[in-house]
Amino acid sequence: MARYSVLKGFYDVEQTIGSGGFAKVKLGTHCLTKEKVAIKIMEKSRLGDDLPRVKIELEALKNLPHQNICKLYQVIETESHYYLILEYCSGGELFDHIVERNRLEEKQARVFFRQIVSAVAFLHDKGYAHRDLKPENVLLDKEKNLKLIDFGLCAKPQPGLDSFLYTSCGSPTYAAPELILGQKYLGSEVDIWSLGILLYALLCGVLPFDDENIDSLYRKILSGRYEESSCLSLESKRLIRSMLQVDPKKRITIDDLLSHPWLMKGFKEPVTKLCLHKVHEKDPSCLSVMAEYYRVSVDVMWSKLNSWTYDYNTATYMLLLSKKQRGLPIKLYNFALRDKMESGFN
Ligand SMILES: Cn1cc(Br)cc1C(=O)Nc1[nH]nc2c1CN(C(=O)N[C@H](CN1CCCC1)c1ccccc1)C21CC1
Repeated sequence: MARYSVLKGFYDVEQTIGSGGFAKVKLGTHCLTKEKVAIKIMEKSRLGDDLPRVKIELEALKNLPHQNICKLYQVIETESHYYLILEYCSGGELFDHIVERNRLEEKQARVFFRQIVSAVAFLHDKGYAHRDLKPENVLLDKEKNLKLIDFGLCAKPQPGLDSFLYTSCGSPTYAAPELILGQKYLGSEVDIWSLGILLYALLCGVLPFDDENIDSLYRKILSGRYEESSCLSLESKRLIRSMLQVDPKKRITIDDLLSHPWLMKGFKEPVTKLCLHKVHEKDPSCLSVMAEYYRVSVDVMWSKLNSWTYDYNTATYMLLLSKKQRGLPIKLYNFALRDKMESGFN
């Protein structure tokens, strides 16, 4: 079987842009719109008992449309692989962005931190916790907007966010004390700790708790003592301290963060936790371009799209919407595909 034959004709698969344990991410081009996408490929056999994590990530991404969360366009499942077609962020990892500059000025750090807080507040509002927040899981798009990725560890505990979780997960460097101690913990509180680590990394360019030796790393985290580097203003020190509280009950809440003075500095409005675009909106111009391409009526096209099955049509429509929002022409290429789709379309 040719490599990724299930994508043939729909996506051109290009270079690998990331490889993790059980998955790899390749750059791709959506044939009809010529838009760049990121294709996350997971081999089922190598997933083992991590298979449920894919389902968790899928459901989370479908339910969490937000301007600072990496968009899911399409899901393709074969008997051997999962293919997630995701938003391509051409600005790379926030981690590399910080390393390149050593550290960020407070003003720039605030712009980024507000976006991460917006995404996390939105997650928590929907009853999710990310549980693996770290600079490597925050990407930049072309316009330098931040996008949260890697929801494989996120939890949607029943019945709501206030029930306790137990599984210890994520990277120890960013892990909250209660997670390390294996105590029951609240996903929301663990995310706040990680946000503290993230803000410290943005402002100082280093991590507050770090050590090659895992035991001394744990001791440092459990002590809650870290170096308050000279580059931190008094307000920054206070804000970070309020997130890096060893006792989760003393930690600032995500809602308090939204309007915290440090986050408000230079801004009129608190951080929003809302999704700023209408989800699955009916856009007449994108709809008619697709209807015309497939030679069906707008109503038939909309009925096909409105079930939001994250198939190729969902991807085409969402990518057309994205082009429109960026002021690009909404047109479709590649008439060859029509016949292939037509046979399967009616
Ligand atoms: C690094 N980089 C540089 C440029 Br320029 C673009 C990128 C880039 O990765 N862009 C990008 N756009 N969209 C995505 C990516 C990467 N990416 C990812 O999902 N990347 C993650 C990165 N994780 C961070 C810690 C462990 C792995 C990943 C997960 C599993 C396997 C490989 C990679 C998505 C699909 C969501």
